[in-house]
Amino acid sequence: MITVDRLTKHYTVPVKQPGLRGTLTHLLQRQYRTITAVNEVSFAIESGEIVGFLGPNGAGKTTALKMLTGLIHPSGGQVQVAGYVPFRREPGFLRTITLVMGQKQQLLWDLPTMDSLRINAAVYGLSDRELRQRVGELAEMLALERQLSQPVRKLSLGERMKAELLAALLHHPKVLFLDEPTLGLDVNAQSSVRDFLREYNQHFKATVLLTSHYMADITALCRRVLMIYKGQLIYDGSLDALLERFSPCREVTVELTAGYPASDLEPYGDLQSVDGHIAHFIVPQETLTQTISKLLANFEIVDLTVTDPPIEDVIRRVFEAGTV
Ligand SMILES: Nc1ncnc2c1ncn2[C@@H]1O[C@H](COP(=O)(O)OP(=O)(O)OP(=O)(O)O)[C@@H](O)[C@H]1O
Repeated sequence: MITVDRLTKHYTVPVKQPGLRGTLTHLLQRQYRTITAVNEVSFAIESGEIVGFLGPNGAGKTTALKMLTGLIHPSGGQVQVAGYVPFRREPGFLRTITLVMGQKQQLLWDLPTMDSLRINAAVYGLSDRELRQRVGELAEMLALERQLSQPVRKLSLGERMKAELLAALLHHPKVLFLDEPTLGLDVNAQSSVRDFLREYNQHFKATVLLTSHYMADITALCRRVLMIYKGQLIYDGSLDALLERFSPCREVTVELTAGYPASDLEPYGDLQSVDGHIAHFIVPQETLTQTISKLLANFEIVDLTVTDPPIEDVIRRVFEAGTV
């Protein structure tokens, strides 16, 4: 559904030295520098996949999404979406895709959502019957029926994002490009947007490329992730494999029947804390089974849990390394 081959985007930006002298020099003799925002990125996405697009701020995600949706022209490489070349912006292409940006809105602020939906229906040539049927279906999936007659400015942030999604999906696009669709939402609203996206993907067999700084969005929706760093694709594969590779340790928490001095527990792993009968260890993945067996053999244990380090920590570690 999406094929990207050595996609590249250079931006040329003027360089100006500070101060009056810099301004005068800049007026007389402009200097420019080139920023390579996306550098020879290649990947392919199958129909119906939901793929997470990860990268630190400024990595090139939005630039890549803009090229995939035809908003900007690539400086090099090829891109095809559903058989279309995006920058030609053909009507068939525009009917196939949608782009949702969490920080931008398309709904008209003072009008009821329903009025903006009527405008979108006219743009996409939907009949009244299609409009009613699609709005009914999507509003039910989003639990947004009551809010459609309210002016957009009166909606909560979560309701507004849902209304934005409804407007963006009214033409039943097959390919969704979502740039931070849960930005600024509270955890409940984030989770209902995620549930909706999952349902839409299953119901319409849609292909989704999603950027989000909230790892909960990525873990809930994406089995596969692309990771971009300084414009280059540094990972394309399963999220689980990435986490496995970058989280070689587990946190082990044991509840013992009695309190023990730290010196008795230290030989079993990197002892983080002892709080009454509860001890926390960090244990390397490769010695996990061995450590657990030894703890069970040498102590009377009420409870034992093994947890992964928080996913945000793992992803931060990958970004810091800049390579996978
Ligand atoms: N129109 C532009 N002109 C010049 N430079 C730009 C332009 N748009 C983006 N850039 C630069 O290109 C690089 C990539 O930016 P981009 O917005 O694609 O990153 P991003 O991964 O989406 O970041 P974020 O997570 O912060 O949204 C950055 O260095 C940015 O400053």
